[in-house]
Amino acid sequence: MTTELAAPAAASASAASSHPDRHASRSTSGAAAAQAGPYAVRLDRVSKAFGPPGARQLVLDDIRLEAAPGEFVCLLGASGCGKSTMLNLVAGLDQPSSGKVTVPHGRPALMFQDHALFPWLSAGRNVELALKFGGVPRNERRERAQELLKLVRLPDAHAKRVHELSGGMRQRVALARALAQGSEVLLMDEPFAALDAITRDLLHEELTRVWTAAKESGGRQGSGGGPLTVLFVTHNVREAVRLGQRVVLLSSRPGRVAREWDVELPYPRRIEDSGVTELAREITGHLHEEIVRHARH
Ligand SMILES: Nc1ncnc2c1ncn2[C@@H]1O[C@H](COP(=O)(O)OP(=O)(O)OP(=O)(O)O)[C@@H](O)[C@H]1O
Repeated sequence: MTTELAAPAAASASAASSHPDRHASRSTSGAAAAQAGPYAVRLDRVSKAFGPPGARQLVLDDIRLEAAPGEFVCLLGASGCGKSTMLNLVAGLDQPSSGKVTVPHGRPALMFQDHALFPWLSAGRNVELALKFGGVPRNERRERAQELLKLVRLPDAHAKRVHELSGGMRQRVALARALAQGSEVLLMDEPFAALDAITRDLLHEELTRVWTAAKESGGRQGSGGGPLTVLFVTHNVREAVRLGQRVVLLSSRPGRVAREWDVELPYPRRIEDSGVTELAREITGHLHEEIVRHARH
């Protein structure tokens, strides 16, 4: 990934304050303010089109977005608006048609709705494999894997096979494996969408705890690097408000940054908190507008 600086990006990357009542919402269409300072991810005027010449489909158009180191950003949008395409570009799995994606501190880790664990390996071995690819010496891998499994509250799962684990436990192992990659950026594409509401709620708590712990310890547990920046894609507005310091709403056809909100609610948050409910209602209104607009096209 390039480390070069291009023209200033538009989206802001602000840290959440602890004020519970105010959420700065801003429309980001047009030329928004340039963001100074370091970033963990930057999309600068990124567009992506698919299809053969003459039948090109513009999926993402002029995306300008930055995430600050250690920031938790949630991406929301109607189905098919290009959220996964955007994550793929940040992951380096695909290239933009124009514009530039910059991730200064190396390749991000990925986590999907499907845990994608290797079923023939134990939970611990799945994590160890990621450590191996990350260059961790063989004699350190078992202990590091055990630390990471403890971090996701699965201290006794090392020898367990994937089929012995519940859906929530599998996603915890998948999170441990993603963290094992030692990346400073974690890309999450609807990682909890297939879970029941109670398990999802628990996983929200775990993810917030892991992310906060990485911030407070000055680096990611199990890796010793910088703070963990999270880009989290979801359809679920409450999930986005519960987790994110910032919620970014994408429009559809083509996907553009339509609006964003700084979520100024203190952590830890609960899904039923009145502040979460209130902001989720506001964002849902805007999401519905986007869905209606999308349906008209
Ligand atoms: N490799 C590809 N080739 C052609 N079209 C693609 C490709 N990848 C994505 N698309 C198209 O780009 C559009 C956006 O897809 P994408 O999966 O990014 O949306 P999304 O917002 O993540 O959707 P969902 O929320 O339903 O998962 C869709 O119309 C999809 O068909």
